[in-house]
Amino acid sequence: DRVFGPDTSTDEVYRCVAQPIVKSAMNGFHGTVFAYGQTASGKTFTMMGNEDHPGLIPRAIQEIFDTIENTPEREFLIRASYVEIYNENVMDLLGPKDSVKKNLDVREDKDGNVFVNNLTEKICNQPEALLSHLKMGESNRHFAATNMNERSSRSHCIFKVIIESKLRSVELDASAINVSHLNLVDLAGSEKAKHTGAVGQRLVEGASINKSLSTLGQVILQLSENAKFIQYRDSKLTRILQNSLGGNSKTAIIGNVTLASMEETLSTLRFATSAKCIKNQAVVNEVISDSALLKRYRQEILKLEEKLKITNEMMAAKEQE
Ligand SMILES: Nc1ncnc2c1ncn2[C@@H]1O[C@H](COP(=O)(O)OP(=O)(O)OP(=O)(O)O)[C@@H](O)[C@H]1O
Repeated sequence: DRVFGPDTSTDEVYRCVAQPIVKSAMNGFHGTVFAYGQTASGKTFTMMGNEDHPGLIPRAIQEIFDTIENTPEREFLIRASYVEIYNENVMDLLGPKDSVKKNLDVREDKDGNVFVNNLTEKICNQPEALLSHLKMGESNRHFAATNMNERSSRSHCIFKVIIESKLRSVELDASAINVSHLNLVDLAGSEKAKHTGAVGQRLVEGASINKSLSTLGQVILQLSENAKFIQYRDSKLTRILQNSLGGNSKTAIIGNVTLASMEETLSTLRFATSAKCIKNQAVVNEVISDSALLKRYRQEILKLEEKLKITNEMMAAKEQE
């Protein structure tokens, strides 16, 4: 919808692209922001940034907790997961460091929601906690060298924040809980293998990366043409992002381009042009069942309070004897 020049600050990109989606996610809409482009075009710089220039993800994290502070009438529960898709394997970046869970299954629940099975989710009540999980996940990521970018990331990463909230004034059983997912995605470089001089293991990685990315390209094209069949199931990336791409989600795609290759720039712009034609149908996601964690936690607290009451009564009776 718009072009950002070389002098644009990440802050401006955040305010134009990501902030409206983060704000909507705090109000119950699913949201997704992802960066697409060739290696060394600035995807990681845009999404993660560095100490001096925080990227969209750390800014979104800050916004989430600022919103919580400024919305005293609602109770929030925030949790996060972080997966890496590497050679079509889905890995859990937030599990214990010495035993990173690999090859996780992607499944669908009875309501048609796609999820990664057995994935670690961390509950966070401060921005620092969420940021430290992000950093921990980052240190588990695969980085390898190619000719185009020494610290080139060869994998797709999805940092997901799940936001649950309810009005404090309404009894838990009577009120619906908003449950929204905010996906912040850093894709692997979209360049073709011939440019990177990839051989051996690097070439295998290239093939897998390109499988996910070429499926992503196909899916975007099919959605933009209102095709009857969309091939989400052909790659892990499109399967996990199914809802974000053609469903109930507010989604922004950032196409990063560089002067390094006219051909790749053109291909990124074609991808973005198709993506612009897609119309998603986003709605507020209210849950009244027990699937919301807030509800299960509240029930747990009630049970524990009841147990504590009984124990206290028993102790008081003993003291009287
Ligand atoms: N807007 C920017 N301002 C300053 N430096 C930038 C900017 N964008 C990218 N860079 C720098 O350019 C280099 C490549 O960027 P980055 O690693 O973000 O690319 P990438 O698209 O994520 O690459 P890959 O696909 O290999 O992960 C990095 O050293 C990064 O710090």
